[in-house]
Amino acid sequence: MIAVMGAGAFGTALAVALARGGQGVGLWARDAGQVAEMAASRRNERRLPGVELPEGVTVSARLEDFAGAQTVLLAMPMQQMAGALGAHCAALQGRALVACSKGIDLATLEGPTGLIARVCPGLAPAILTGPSFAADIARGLPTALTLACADPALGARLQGELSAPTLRIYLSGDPLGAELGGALKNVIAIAAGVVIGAGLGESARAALVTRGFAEMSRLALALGARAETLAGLSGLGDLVLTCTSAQSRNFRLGQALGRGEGFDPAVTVEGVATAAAVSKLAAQRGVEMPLADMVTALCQHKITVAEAAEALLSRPLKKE
Ligand SMILES: NC(=O)C1=CN([C@@H]2O[C@H](COP(=O)(O)OP(=O)(O)OC[C@H]3O[C@@H](n4cnc5c(N)ncnc54)[C@H](OP(=O)(O)O)[C@@H]3O)[C@@H](O)[C@H]2O)C=CC1
Ligand SMILES: O=C(CO)COP(=O)(O)O
Repeated sequence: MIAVMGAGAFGTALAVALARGGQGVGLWARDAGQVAEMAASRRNERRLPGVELPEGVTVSARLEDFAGAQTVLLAMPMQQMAGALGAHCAALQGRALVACSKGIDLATLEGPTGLIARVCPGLAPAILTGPSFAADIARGLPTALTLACADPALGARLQGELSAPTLRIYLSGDPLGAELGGALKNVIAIAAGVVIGAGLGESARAALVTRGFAEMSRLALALGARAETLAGLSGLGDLVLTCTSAQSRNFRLGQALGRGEGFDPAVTVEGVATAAAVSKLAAQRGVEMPLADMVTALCQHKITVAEAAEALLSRPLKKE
C-alpha cells in the first residue's frame, strides 16, 4: 500500500492514477468532514471535481489506518509541509517519504527534501516532480515525471512503485536539482502570466522563459544541482508547461497581475512565497535573479507592471 498525505488536487490525482494501476492507496486528509464526504460520494468535488475515486483508494483522517504503507507521498502546499510533517513524524518512522510539493519554505529557505531531512531525521526523502497537471493525471492522460532520490536502491524501488499505465516515471539521483527546478519554474510562470496579461506579446514571453531558465539554472548550479537535471522534466519540462498553459494557477495569478485584476487568495499559488524565498536565497549567495526579484516585488505590490518591464529592459546590455 502507498499512503498519500494531503487530499488536494494533486494528492487525489496521484491516488487515482496509482489505484487505477492496481496499487492499494490510502488517501489521508486532515479534515474528518472532508473524509466523510469523499467516502460517501467516492469523489473529491472540492479539490478535483468530476473524478471518481477507484475502489483501490481508501480515505481516512487517521494516519494510523495506513500503518502498512512503506511509501508515503506528501502532497500539501510547501508552506504547510513543516507543520504537517512535524505533527506526524513519529507515526512516519521507517517509511520512505516522497515530497510531491513544489516550492521553497520561506521560514528556513529549505526545499522539500532538505525540510524532510531536518524535521524527520532518519527518514529517507525523495521527490516526485515534473510537468503534470492534476486534472490531466486524473483523466488518465499520458504524463512523465521525475522521481529523484539520493539513495539509488530506494530510488529504483520508488520508480517501480509509482509507475502506472499512463504515469511514466524517470529516475534521477539529483533531488536538489529536481526540487529546485519545480520550485523555480513557478516563479517564472507568474512572470510569464504577467507578460501575457499585460499584453506584452508572445515574443516577450519566449524571451522571458529563456532568460528565466538561465536564471533558474544559475541559482540551482550555485547551490550544487546538476545542469542536466535542470534541462530535464523537473526543470525545463515543467517550465514550458506552466509558462504556456492557463491551467497553471501560477500563470493565471500572473495574468491577473498583468491585467490589474484581483485573484482568489484561497487558490494554492506556490510561486508567491517561493519568489520571496528565492530572492532571499539569491541575495545570500550573491546570485543575480532579476526576474525572481521582479516577481517578488510585483506580488508584494511594491512596483507596477510598467515599472517592472521598464526596469528589466533598461538593465545593462550583456552577453547571452
Ligand atoms: N495541482 C496540480 O496540478 C499540481 C500540484 N503540485 C503540487 O502539489 C502541492 C499541493 O498542491 P495541490 O494539491 O494542487 O493543492 P490544493 O490547493 O488542491 O490542495 C491543498 C491540500 O493540502 C491540504 N493541506 C493544507 N495544509 C495542510 C496541512 N497542514 N496538513 C495536511 N494537509 C494540508 C489541504 O487541505 P485542507 O482542504 O484541509 O486545507 C488540501 O487538501 C503543491 O506544492 C503543488 O505545487 C504538483 C504538480 C501538479
Ligand atoms: O506544477 C504544476 C504542473 O506541473 C501545476 O502548476 P500550478 O501550481 O501553477 O497550477
